[in-house]
Amino acid sequence: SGGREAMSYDVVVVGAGPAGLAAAIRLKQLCRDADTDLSVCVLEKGSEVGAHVLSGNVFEPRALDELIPKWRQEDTPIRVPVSSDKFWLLTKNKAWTLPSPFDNKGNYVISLSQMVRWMASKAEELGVEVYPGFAASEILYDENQIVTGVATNDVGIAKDGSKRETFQPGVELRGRMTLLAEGCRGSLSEKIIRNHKLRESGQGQHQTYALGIKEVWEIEEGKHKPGSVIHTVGWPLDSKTYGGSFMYHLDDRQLAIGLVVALNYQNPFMSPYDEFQKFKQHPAVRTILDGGTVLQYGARTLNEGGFQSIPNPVFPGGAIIGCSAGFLNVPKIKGTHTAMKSGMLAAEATFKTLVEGSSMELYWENLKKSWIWEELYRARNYRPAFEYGFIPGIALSALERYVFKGKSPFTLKHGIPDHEATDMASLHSPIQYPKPDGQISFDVPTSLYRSSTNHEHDQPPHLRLRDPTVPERVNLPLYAGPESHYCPARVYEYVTDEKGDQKLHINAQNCLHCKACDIKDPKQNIEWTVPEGGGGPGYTVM
Ligand SMILES: Cc1cc2nc3c(=O)[nH]c(=O)nc-3n(C[C@H](O)[C@H](O)[C@H](O)COP(=O)(O)OP(=O)(O)OC[C@H]3O[C@@H](n4cnc5c(N)ncnc54)[C@H](O)[C@@H]3O)c2cc1C
Ligand code: SF4
Repeated sequence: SGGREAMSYDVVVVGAGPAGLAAAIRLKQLCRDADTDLSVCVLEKGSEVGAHVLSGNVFEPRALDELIPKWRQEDTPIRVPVSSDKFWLLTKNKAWTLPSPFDNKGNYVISLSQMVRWMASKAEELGVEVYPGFAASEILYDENQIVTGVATNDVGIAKDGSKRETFQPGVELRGRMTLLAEGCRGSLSEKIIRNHKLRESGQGQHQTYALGIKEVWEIEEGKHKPGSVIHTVGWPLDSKTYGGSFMYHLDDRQLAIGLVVALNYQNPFMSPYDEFQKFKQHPAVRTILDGGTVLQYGARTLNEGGFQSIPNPVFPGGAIIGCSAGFLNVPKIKGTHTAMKSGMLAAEATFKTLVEGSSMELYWENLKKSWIWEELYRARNYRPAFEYGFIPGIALSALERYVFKGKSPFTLKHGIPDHEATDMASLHSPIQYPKPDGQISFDVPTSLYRSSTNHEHDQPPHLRLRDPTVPERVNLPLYAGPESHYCPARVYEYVTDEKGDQKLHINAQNCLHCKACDIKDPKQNIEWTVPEGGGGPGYTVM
């Protein structure tokens, strides 16, 4: 394979998120207990662990209690217990308090980006090799089509394909077992799911998604209430669009604020970024932010498919863990605890397979017996109920919660896949979003600066068009170029060329790795692939 250097491990983990790190830690614990050893490495495409991790985050410690029972006695970034839980229905100028459907007693407000850094240090203490700046771009197979690891792409290739001075060939990381922990819409995971037909052999339905846009603010002392949790629904989203906001108070006067918009929205003119800017101008929200400053900006997709969309997570040579498989609990808006637990279950099966000659089917079997399965089963009808609109959705989900308690005799199906849900532009009119005021709402360049996103400019494009004529032939004339509206980094821009024709220009170096384009493009014409390792956002408090 092109004279690439190869390194061999017992277990190769792709992605240093909560799933990948929990798996690595659990593996080393099992080795320690059995007085044996397995070599484990974790690859991370971010320049540092946590640099690409963006979440809410209200953390449910159930999985961590199982993984590191004494974590409360350590110095961890999990230090702000939830102190209050509010739920608002927003209309344009008012906030109506509703009973909170959440039960966050015993949970914590954290920065997940910081938590994974701590987890990585725990993993390293146990002997795990963690490699930030390594982006896995290729799956390695043996002659029997069994996965034998991954490879990183060559670094230092120019846009035109020639080698730059900085050229370095990719590296092969061979593993007796490969665990894919790439998070929501993993680029290698999606390939594996397709090639091995893992959706068909799992729960059967397609995955559905939402896009979360987030900022961390430093707000005025008097307005800051550590542990305070607020969720909102309603304005500014239209009643056909599923979504809502979150405001979580951390410590040090920090406030995590974000808007989550389901990607099966219909209006191609909709811009989740601008909806978020609008949301912050709501009188009830603005008063919290006034006088504060933004520390960081970012965006990331999350799964909403839940139980119906769980794929068979086992393939020959490895398994998929965390949000790459999709274990997020939608009514809780939490996927960290389930991502960790799935990593732990896969680690236990990996250990049994490599040391005792068992098989990875054990992971799939134990997953079905675990609390992840039970949680997601109970929650299964919540999100699809909103296919019938906001009010029926609220009614049905309340019925599920208070009457059936997850035991209803039916399982609702998801609607059409997100990319098919986009309407033709002719059915809608363009949306005029208010101009940012530079105090509460900001333009994209200002926000991008706060995401610290950066890519080597001279490299082959990591956003690939399967058919380069589709943007000008289909996306622009029929759908008003939705990628120029939904991308939270304005990577996609239609610009007029010398001939007066509108052409798609891709500013790939601004990409936030949110994966929305890979999901929402109407013709699924955009493929998100990993750029050179280390490129992308530089989150520290997300
Ligand atoms: C806006 C928002 C709010 C949320 N709020 C909450 C909440 O309040 N509570 C909660 O519990 N959950 C919440 N979640 C969900 C939670 O963030 C996820 O469930 C969780 O992060 C999933 O963990 P993971 O390890 O599977 O993936 P991730 O956390 O996404 O980590 C994946 C890692 O793999 C790396 N990676 C990906 N591909 C490659 C590759 N090919 N090569 C090398 N590295 C790679 C990524 O850079 C990343 O570091 C929220 C999510 C979002 C987007
Ligand atoms: S280019 Fe795609 S992955 Fe990158 S920020 Fe835009 S929508 Fe997200």
